[in-house]
Amino acid sequence: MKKVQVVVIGAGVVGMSTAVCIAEALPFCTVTVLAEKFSPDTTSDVAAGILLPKEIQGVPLERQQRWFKGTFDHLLAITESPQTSEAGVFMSSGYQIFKEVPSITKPYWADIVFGFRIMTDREMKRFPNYKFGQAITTLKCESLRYLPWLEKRLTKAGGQMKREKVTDLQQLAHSYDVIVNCSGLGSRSLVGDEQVYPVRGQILKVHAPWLKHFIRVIDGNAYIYPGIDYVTLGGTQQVNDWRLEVDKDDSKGIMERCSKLVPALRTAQVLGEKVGLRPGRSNLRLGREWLQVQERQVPLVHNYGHGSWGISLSWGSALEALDLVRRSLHEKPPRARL
Ligand SMILES: Cc1cc2nc3c(=O)[nH]c(=O)nc-3n(C[C@H](O)[C@H](O)[C@H](O)COP(=O)(O)OP(=O)(O)OC[C@H]3O[C@@H](n4cnc5c(N)ncnc54)[C@H](O)[C@@H]3O)c2cc1C
Ligand SMILES: O=C([O-])CC(=O)C(=O)O
Repeated sequence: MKKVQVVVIGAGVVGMSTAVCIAEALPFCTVTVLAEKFSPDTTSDVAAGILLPKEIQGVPLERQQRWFKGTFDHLLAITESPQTSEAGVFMSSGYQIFKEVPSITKPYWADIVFGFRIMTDREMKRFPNYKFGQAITTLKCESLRYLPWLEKRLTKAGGQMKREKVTDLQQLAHSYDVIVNCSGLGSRSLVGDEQVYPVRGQILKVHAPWLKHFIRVIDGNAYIYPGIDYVTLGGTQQVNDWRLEVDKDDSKGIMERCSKLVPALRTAQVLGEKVGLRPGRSNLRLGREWLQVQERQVPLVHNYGHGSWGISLSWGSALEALDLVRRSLHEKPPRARL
């Protein structure tokens, strides 16, 4: 029997997760990933990879919880397998601290991560400039390992990858039965979505193997995330800034802010500086439309605009995209129903 041809555009964490979900769940499909850039050159490769999202306005909390829990459970299972080191996924504990007490002191994911609690007064004494804090054990997923691991998993499930910049979806629809758009910031030009904008983020990678706990300052543009090979210090959130070059003043500012939290970082060796453009959008786009291609209507599933939370929501949003693909194969397109 002829296989259903599915194309996924994008090889960041969202595209690769979506491709693997489809290839593994729907063996009667052949999945092809088309992308201009693959790991280690995507935005996802720059991410610290902590699972600690903020609430997205305008999206029901149950839906966000599903995305986060889907991702958390999938990655947690990896930490319990021998693959954990190769996949770059591990548990990570630390603090999230606030200058002012937030209006919501228990985030929507509090019961999904492990050991969520409000920090004690004694713990807060370590951070005299902050009024409130949360202690959390969550997961960290390092794309520089995780993406190549997903690529292998996709190949094992019969999928394939090709380097190609897509400019014309109509053209693509001649060769594929289903199109899945996971092109992140690229959706601005690919599907003309002007709601997508870059949020530039710069980080430093430093050698500080003695550091084991993360610290994230809410609304202070500072975070310290210990990882497998280095500690990530961040960050910046520069809206509508397309510069991919490292900005030395940004690096200085990051080091300044992080070493106020952990003074010993001041002498840590800097191993690298990286910049990524987050796919900003007021809420992420996860839905389906039908593309009219001559006499045919081809399902076009969108999964992009994850902003600062692409790793945190990757697998859960991929599962919802899979569901849309599956349903598209059974449902008749709207015009055909007439
Ligand atoms: C400094 C920094 C730190 C971050 N830290 C975290 C964190 O700790 N936790 C977290 O959850 N998130 C974090 N993020 C956010 C996270 O990186 C993004 O949300 C995530 O990478 C988005 O993934 P994506 O797959 O949608 O996009 P990308 O990784 O940008 O991938 C997009 C893909 O689409 C391809 N593409 C685009 N247009 C086309 C086209 N026309 N044709 C073919 N291919 C195309 C690209 O080549 C690429 O393969 C961070 C981001 C930054 C910048
Ligand atoms: O905010 C954080 O802790 C890390 C992150 O997601 C980002 O920089 O986008």
